[in-house]
Amino acid sequence: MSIHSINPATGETIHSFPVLQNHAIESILKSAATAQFHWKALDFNQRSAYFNKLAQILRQSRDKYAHLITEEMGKLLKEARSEVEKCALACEYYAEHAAAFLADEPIVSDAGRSYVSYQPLGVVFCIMPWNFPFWQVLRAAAPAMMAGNTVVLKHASNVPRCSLALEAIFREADFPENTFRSVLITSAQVEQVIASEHIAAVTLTGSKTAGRKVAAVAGHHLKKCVLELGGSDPFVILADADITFTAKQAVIGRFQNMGQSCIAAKRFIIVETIADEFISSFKDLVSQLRYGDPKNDATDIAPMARTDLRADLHKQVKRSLSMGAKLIAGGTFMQTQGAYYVPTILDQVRPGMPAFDEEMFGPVAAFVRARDVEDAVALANQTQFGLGASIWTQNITQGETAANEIQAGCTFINGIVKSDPRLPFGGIKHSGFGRELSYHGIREFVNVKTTWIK
Ligand SMILES: O=CCCCC(=O)O
Repeated sequence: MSIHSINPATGETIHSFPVLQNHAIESILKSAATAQFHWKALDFNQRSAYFNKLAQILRQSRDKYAHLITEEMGKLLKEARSEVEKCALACEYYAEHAAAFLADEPIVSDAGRSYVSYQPLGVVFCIMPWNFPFWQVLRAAAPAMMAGNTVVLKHASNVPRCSLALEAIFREADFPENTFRSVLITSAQVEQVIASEHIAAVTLTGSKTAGRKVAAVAGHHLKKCVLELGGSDPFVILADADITFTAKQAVIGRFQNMGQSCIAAKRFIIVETIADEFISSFKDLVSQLRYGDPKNDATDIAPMARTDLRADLHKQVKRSLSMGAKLIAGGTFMQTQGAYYVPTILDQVRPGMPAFDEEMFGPVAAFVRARDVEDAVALANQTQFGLGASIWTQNITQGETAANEIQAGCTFINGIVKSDPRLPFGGIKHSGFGRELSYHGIREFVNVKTTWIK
């Protein structure tokens, strides 16, 4: 069996890689476990030096990695460059703060002295998606490794070259051998890895379906897991929102990364009184987006990552239309080679339609009309997901009250939802559990250990 790297802008197969045999996987896991034994013995300063070097390499070779990302999953080169820079920032952030985040904490109890310390768990198995093929990996690996764990990566099958490049960057930064390993394996081989005695814990960013399977296997083997799954983030536009500013942000929130992000704005819930004016501004802005070669900095519309994903998205659009949604723009494949989809706007979307109930992982904006702020919040919460949400209003008090009512891992007021190494990231409901980033993220894969001394 092979894993293929296919350029979504052209359909060309760039490279094929053999899938690892089961015995080869086991030997890599064993090496990662042996490496962890030495890695955990280093102090924070030593581990920080490695991550600062990694950040330096990422910055120095930013364009090389950005090209690789664009060739393999199609995103705009300018977005790929920012992704690589953000990875460098996350590495530096944990290099600087890990020691403080994991310092021993004295606790007053009936002991003469008692305290909590944070010890690494072992090898963390990271199952990562293709949509931010560098960022997702490093935001999981940097905290886990700064805490003293080692990492084995199973990347998405459409980004094998990114996966191997990441392993090579760790080597180039002179990390001790086997502290970060990438395995080119199929989803069917994931169970074997989770079950291995060499794996201590699992972190997955992926679909709800993958989350269920991984959690079941991890649960069976009694291993800690963190799940960062899908989302159908509401972008709630209240009657007093600044229409010009908000419409621009809405276009970015929906179409960046070609809408292929768990935290992309997906359901635009808008108070009826301003809906027509807002949708018309939004449509104008969307009509100005130019499609083309993702490597060209003048391009706004890149291909989606795979043609099968585009076909799935199109089915969701067609089903929503057949249930009464109104097509304002798009709704078709682009008549060109590559996995391009015309930026699409749907109005009159309601609960019960795929565009409301399901995650729309692509360039489709679904407008949902609400009577007032209470109705808007109720609609925002009428979803299986709970990852992010944004609220747009000139009345911050009203915005904060609404934000408090929204069931999500984060709410942004007058800003699009984004991740930041300093802030915890993760969801509730079917968006998963556990947190990445910030000091919450680094404490996911540690043994919170109590010491009690008479
Ligand atoms: O699919 C999840 C995307 C997360 C993107 C980010 O962290 O900015």
